[in-house]
Amino acid sequence: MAEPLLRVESLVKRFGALAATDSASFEVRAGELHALIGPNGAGKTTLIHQISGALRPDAGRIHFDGQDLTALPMPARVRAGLVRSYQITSVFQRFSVLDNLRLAVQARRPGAAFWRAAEKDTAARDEALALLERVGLAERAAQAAGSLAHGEQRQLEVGLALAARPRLLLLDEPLAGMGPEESARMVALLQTLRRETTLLLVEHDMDAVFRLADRITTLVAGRVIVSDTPEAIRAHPEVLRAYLGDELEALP
Ligand SMILES: Nc1ncnc2c1ncn2[C@@H]1O[C@H](COP(=O)(O)OP(=O)(O)OP(=O)(O)O)[C@@H](O)[C@H]1O
Repeated sequence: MAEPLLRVESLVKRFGALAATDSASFEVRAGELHALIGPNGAGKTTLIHQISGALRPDAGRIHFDGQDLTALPMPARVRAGLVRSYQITSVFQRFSVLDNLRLAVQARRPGAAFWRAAEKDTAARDEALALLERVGLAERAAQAAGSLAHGEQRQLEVGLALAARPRLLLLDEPLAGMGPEESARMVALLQTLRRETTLLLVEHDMDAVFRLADRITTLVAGRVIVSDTPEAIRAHPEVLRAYLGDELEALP
């Protein structure tokens, strides 16, 4: 089989006596939508932080596209194509939606355009307009980012991440706090994105996870129990016992 796009190998992260990541290993294949699930406190966010470069593991390795990224800082990982979509903090609230995206496009190519008046950077503007369309915010272009509804802010965050041209996009709970309509819009956006880029998703909404994911990795107490297809995960005795028993009963 081809080398996976991301290979996490025996990763360990301790907080005092707690092993938040306990020798975790899993792989994300190129082109798949891979979901990371597990109960509260299982270590999903800690694992995503180590993959994005926000946290340094105590042991283990992270390989991306055949390259060992374990010691590389976040900007170098972003340049390699490993990009995390951030929550609200990365959005400039007072800037328009279009300007947020244009700045993100310009930030991808430092030196090339920052010296130029932003209004004259038509290539960045055109790319930002295309991103607006992709994330479904074309009608919000001129609006201040801070005035967007919660779900639209999350769409904008995905747009900001896409500006970096990811080969693997990490999404931490993209559906968190959304109502049914906002959720449906984000799920539709993820369905579009999966055709263009590989996705690694942490998500508590099991209905969405089981509809979207090609493969699922289940984490319990920092340990990977299994990585497999949704069908196999549904039937896995240890996963059912540790986490999914009640959640899956409710699914269609
Ligand atoms: N900076 C930290 N210092 C100490 N303990 C931490 C730190 N970050 C996380 N933890 C602990 O590590 C464990 C894993 O936390 P983490 O947030 O990664 O879990 P999670 O699976 O993302 O949880 P949730 O689904 O609730 O978001 C938890 O017990 C948490 O309390």
